[in-house]
Amino acid sequence: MLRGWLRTSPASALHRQLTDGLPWRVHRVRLFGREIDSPRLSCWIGDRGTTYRYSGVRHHPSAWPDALLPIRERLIRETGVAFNSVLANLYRDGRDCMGWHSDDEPELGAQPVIASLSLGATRRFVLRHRSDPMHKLVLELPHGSLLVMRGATQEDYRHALCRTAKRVGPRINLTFRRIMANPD
Ligand SMILES: O=C(O)CCC(=O)C(=O)O
Ligand SMILES: [Fe+2]
Repeated sequence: MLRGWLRTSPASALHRQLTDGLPWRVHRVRLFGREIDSPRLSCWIGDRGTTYRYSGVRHHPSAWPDALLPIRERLIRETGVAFNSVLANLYRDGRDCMGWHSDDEPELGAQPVIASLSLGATRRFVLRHRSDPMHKLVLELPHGSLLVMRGATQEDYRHALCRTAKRVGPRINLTFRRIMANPD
């Protein structure tokens, strides 16, 4: 995890721009065969054709906001991965969270690289090995930090963004992804 990948003031400006500027929605997710509202707001952004099926529901992408273009360019330069999409999540307070999952949808291909930028309140992110749950990594992801998941991370680990009873402000997380193939 890279602390201060974005300095405080550009990170705060981006947090504000995205809070006001993205078409945030409550996405429906499928859980044990039932469709429920996910406990957060989300927005799927991408190049044309990057339709993404997430928790069984298909999402067509919104266009890239100008504020994200230089971030995407920098990430492509630094990782060598041609990211073509980003899932933005807005955790309004400590009750908003994301349950255990892997980012292993087939359209991401084998061993995807996922670059996760955090803005706003520091929240706890946990990675837990699938076959050895004692093997886990607990990270507090601060404002402006970047976490890059690569290699067998999605195959071997699941991850979650924990709920907290603490009073925390809003947090935005951007997970940059590369969609390899259209599911259509
Ligand atoms: O909010 C986070 O840090 C994690 C988000 C995540 O795991 C995802 O979008 O797939
Ligand atoms: Fe994830």
